[in-house]
Amino acid sequence: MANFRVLVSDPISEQGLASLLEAEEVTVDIRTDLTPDTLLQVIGSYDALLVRSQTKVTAEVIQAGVNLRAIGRAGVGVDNIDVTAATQRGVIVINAPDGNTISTCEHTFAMLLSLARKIPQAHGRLKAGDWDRKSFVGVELNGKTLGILGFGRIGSEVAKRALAFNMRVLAYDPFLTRERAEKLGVIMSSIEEIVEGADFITVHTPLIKETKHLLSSEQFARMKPGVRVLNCARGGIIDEAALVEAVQSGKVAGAALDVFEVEPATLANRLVQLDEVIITPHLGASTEEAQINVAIDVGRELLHILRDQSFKNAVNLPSLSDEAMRTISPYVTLAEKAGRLAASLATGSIQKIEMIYAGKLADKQTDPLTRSILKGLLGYHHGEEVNYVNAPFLAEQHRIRLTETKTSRHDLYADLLQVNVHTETSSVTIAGTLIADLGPRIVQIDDFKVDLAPEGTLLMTEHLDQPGMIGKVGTLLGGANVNIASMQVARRQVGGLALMILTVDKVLDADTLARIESIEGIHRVREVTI
Ligand SMILES: NC(=O)c1ccc[n+]([C@@H]2O[C@H](COP(=O)([O-])OP(=O)(O)OC[C@H]3O[C@@H](n4cnc5c(N)ncnc54)[C@H](O)[C@@H]3O)[C@@H](O)[C@H]2O)c1
Ligand SMILES: O=C(O)[C@H](O)COP(=O)(O)O
Repeated sequence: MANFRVLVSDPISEQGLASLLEAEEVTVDIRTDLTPDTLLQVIGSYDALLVRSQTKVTAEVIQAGVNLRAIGRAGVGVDNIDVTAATQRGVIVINAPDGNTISTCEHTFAMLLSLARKIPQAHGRLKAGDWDRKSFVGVELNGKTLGILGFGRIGSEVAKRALAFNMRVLAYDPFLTRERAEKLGVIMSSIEEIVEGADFITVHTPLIKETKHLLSSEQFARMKPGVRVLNCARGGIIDEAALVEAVQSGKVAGAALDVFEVEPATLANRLVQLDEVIITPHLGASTEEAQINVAIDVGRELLHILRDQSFKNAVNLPSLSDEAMRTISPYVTLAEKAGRLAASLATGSIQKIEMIYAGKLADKQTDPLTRSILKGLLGYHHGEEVNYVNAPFLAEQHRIRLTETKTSRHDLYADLLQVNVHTETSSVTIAGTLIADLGPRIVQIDDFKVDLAPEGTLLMTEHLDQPGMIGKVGTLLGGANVNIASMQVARRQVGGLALMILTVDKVLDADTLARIESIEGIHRVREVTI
């Protein structure tokens, strides 16, 4: 049994990780004290790395992780992981997006109420022995407008609670539809409408290029005087320098922050020092429940990856519903084998790969099939280093042009997957389908119609369609003690070029291949194990 080594480098609930800790084939090392340098030194001996938001999984760490298959994030944000570097190396990145939604939403709501009623400030004053009832007059949430930027899992949960507090909720998210907004009782708005119309603004987007400094000086200038802002998502979505100015000028009456541009935040951050700003040290997901939930999710999915079972929540792979996964998975093997077969027949450097999905396949989510075709094709030349994660990246790196065409009808088959590979000197076509009870079948090689189970070692000859050819090859193989498991022959026209495909029980040595190639009338011999 394989022994996988998993490194846990941030505090993650051991109760939640139970399935991983108990798995016979997995050794888990929990080392939450690693410095960046020691992480670099040890990562090479691990198959997987599990982190929260502290560990910085840089390109250097990923490079040093020569055996890494997966990086798991026990939480949502993956901005501490260089996902591009992981993708290039073919390392799967997974997260646990659902487990801390409620905790973070509740934390945001706690911050909203605390901000409105100045609870942390009043608490601090009284703890210092000062019974001050004048300095902490707050505002009600009732009847106020809350603007939510980023209406995903957390944003929409915050909205539900705000509505229960009789707030008017404006929401902006590029993926929010009017129907969903209406169903949830929120007003679909633009960023401008929120900036100009809200009494409270809370951000719940990921930190990406488009959301960096989503709220900056320009937006603060257009806000209502006395607006209050919250960030329990990621430091950097609100421009901290601009927020300091807006608070100091009185434009912003207060801010609640759980996250910071530089963490850990220290007294050097001016926001930490401002009385109007209430702060927590990135505690959104810090509840017992959330920590168990995210650990269960990431532990289970990681185990699936290590066991080569299907898994969800990959950040650098397309996400498919269970239903979509079920319908597409029978074609995955066919796609990979078609790709491998095409690579074995193509000569010269590949310039372009056309992928055509016809019939029923045209309605399906075919991205996993495209990745499988590319894995088969590029893996034929580059071996194990190619996987579903990095195959499209490697194609791009080799400047191979990729096209995908879908056509809902096919004259012969209910569904057909076709790969056309163009090199600078030639083109190869492989097409295949799924046949009930038989499974994946290759039904076309170039313009030869065939019916081939894509498995085992295939010996393919292109030869003149003339008597004796099959016998000569058969005799030669017999002499080399190679058993033939199956055979088929296709031809374009009598006396023209014919294709013979033999499934043989062992890989041929170079000498036997050369002898077959030298048989008169044989134009080309190819052997491939698929
Ligand atoms: N403070 C914490 O401890 C804590 C805990 C959990 C999550 N988070 C952070 O909260 C954020 C949201 O988490 P989630 O689970 O709701 O994620 P989510 O993916 O469900 O929602 C994010 C939403 O932001 C939207 N979005 C993307 N770009 C946008 C843009 N330019 N303008 C407006 N909306 C945009 C997306 O369409 C999506 O609906 C993430 O950054 C996550 O890391 C923080
Ligand atoms: O993105 C997240 O899930 C949160 O920021 C939680 O981060 P944490 O796991 O470090 O608490």
